[in-house]
Amino acid sequence: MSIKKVMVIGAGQMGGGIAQVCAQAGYEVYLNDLREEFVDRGIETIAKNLSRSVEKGRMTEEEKEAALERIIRSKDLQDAAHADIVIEAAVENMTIKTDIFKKLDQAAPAHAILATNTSSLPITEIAAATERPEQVIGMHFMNPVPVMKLVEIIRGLATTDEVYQAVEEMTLKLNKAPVEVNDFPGFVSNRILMPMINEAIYTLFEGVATKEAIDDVMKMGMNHPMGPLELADFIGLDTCLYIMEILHEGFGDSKYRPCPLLRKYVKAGWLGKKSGRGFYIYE
Ligand SMILES: CC(=O)CC(=O)SCCNC(=O)CCNC(=O)[C@H](O)C(C)(C)COP(=O)(O)OP(=O)(O)OC[C@H]1O[C@@H](n2cnc3c(N)ncnc32)[C@H](O)[C@@H]1OP(=O)(O)O
Ligand SMILES: NC(=O)C1=CN([C@@H]2O[C@H](COP(=O)(O)OP(=O)(O)OC[C@H]3O[C@@H](n4cnc5c(N)ncnc54)[C@H](OP(=O)(O)O)[C@@H]3O)[C@@H](O)[C@H]2O)C=CC1
Repeated sequence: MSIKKVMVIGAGQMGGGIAQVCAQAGYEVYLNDLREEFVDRGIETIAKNLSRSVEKGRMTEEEKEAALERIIRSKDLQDAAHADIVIEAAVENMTIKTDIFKKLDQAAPAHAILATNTSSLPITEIAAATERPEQVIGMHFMNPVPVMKLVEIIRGLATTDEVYQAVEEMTLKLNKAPVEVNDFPGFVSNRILMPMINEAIYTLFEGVATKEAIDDVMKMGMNHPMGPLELADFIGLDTCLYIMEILHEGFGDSKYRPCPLLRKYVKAGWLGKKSGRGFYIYE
């Protein structure tokens, strides 16, 4: 199956990054969000990233302009009619995602693959909302998308080999490394990463150390590029909480209970870097 046109749902930090790498790889990309200003904000960030690449001599001004021209603004899910693959990167919420997938199933051509960038939700359950579960798959990019090599690829129960291979091929064309994992809550990445972040929040909550000390221990002691609290702010505390809730509910094991401090921050609107405040304050 040949993929030429891509639609990305959600122009936030992940959707924007996914649209950027697809456009750089030569795909035509429809970038969709609920409101026009969100799409504009996403495209602004992409333009900034590409300009930095031009300054660093990694691409020419012409290549940058050509990549930007390949991105088409979309506010309407009906634009899926043009797509060979849709990659959904809206918020981490099953009701929202199944609603989007039902609409995409109606709008997208019969051959189109419906992929989700979900961090933790079961692919099989998202697929069951459509009439084409064999063409639904998890394509889990890492943040920041233009920098991180990994894409976790997750088949739902019904996903065909042909669809898996098409997504694997596309991942390689994006200059990313595909790793196949099974469909269980949090897959591999967040089943391991998020309990570490949650434990770091408990460590702060219980007064074991300051936020700076916790991050320093993990950066200097374990060679992590960011401390866990800084990373939580970077991912988004809302997304971290959603993922912990999905692990907790999906496995029914109390070891995944989200730290009350994480809940409190999310309720306060302290969502991390994207809202200007989380564990740290951002300008
Ligand atoms: C929640 C999930 O479902 C799954 C997830 O994604 S979990 C999150 C996974 N991601 C991580 O763990 C990231 C951990 N952090 C890191 O790897 C690094 O701190 C980092 C790559 C983000 C930044 O690296 P750094 O060396 O500290 O900073 P910096 O020198 O500014 O950046 C390195 C490069 O990344 C680029 N970069 C940094 N942030 C970027 C962003 N948000 N978007 C695009 N490019 C970015 C920089 O431009 C720079 O590029 P050059 O080498 O060409 O100059
Ligand atoms: N943050 C991370 O590190 C990673 C996140 N992910 C996953 O990627 C997805 C997106 O996360 P992220 O980009 O961080 O989140 P953001 O909050 O940055 O962006 C989500 C975007 O989707 C929009 N949106 C919400 N509902 C809809 C809808 N019905 N149709 C179209 N757009 C919609 C939001 O608009 P509005 O602001 O109005 O809600 C927002 O612009 C989540 O599933 C997350 O779990 C995967 C890997 C890493």
